Amino acid sequence: MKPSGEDQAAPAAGPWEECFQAAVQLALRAGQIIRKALTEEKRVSTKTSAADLVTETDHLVEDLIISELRERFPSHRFIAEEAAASGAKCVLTHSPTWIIDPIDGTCNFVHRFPTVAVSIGFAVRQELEFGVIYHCTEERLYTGRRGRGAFCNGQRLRVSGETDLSKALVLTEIGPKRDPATLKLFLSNMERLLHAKAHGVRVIGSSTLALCHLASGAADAYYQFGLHLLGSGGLPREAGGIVIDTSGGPLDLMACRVVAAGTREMAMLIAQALQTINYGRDDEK
Ligand SMILES: O=P([O-])([O-])O[C@@H]1[C@H](O)[C@H](O)[C@@H](O)[C@H](O)[C@H]1O
Ligand SMILES: [Mg+2]
Ligand SMILES: [Mg+2]
Repeated sequence: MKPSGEDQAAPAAGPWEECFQAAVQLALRAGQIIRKALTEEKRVSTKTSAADLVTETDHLVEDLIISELRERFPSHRFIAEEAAASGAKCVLTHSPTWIIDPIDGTCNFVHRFPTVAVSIGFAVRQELEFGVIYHCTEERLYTGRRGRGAFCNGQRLRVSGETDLSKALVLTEIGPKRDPATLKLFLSNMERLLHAKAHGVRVIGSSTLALCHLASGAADAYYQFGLHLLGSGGLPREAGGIVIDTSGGPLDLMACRVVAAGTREMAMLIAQALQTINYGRDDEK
């Protein structure tokens, strides 16, 4: 089924309906641009490490999304990945705030590996109100709205009910840091889960799409240190799951770390197994 705004199972319009519809239309437009650019030559630059990449398409898509949204919603605030990388402050206030990752999976995009997404999140009073994620190559539109469920191309999503780590498929992402101490901790975290007999630990190259797979029940848990702008973080919760901080406490959108799972038991087992990798906070950079 082709995605469109109309495909979403339509709950009664809420206060942020216009914003949600704008996000859907922009994610679809951005997705078309990214899909076309995927197979073309790219100008690639690095950011915080040799593996932290950005292309002209990241900038183009981010500028498009922000300029359109700013015109329609002039009083809203914006936190966007490439603006932040260029020094813009990431401050999440109580005001309506758009959280934009123009291409999540830029490294995949550079290599033409077709796991790339646009992520547009919207927070009010520091709570995620909705997330709109578009898997650009598979043309899957994922949406999660606070209290109204999560959907993929109009089909309701449900997380897995697994509570046993020895039966779990776990997703993680490497994060941008590649110094020896960080890599050692990353690998040792993975090793701990494998020693606990998890069925598998997968790295797909897009934190946003990892959250979508989790929300779909295609994986039982996801964790990561070093991710920014968790605009899609509400999706697993809307699919019946749980999203927490790696300490086991409540999710902190600016803390650059997360554990998400279909069940609280699974999330706590993962959180307890992990050693912290320190990436600082997005709002302190
Ligand atoms: O840079 P980007 O492609 O938007 O996002 C990155 C991807 O989600 C990657 O999988 C994850 O390991 C990094 O932590 C993210 O920064
Ligand atoms: Mg990105
Ligand atoms: Mg990203």
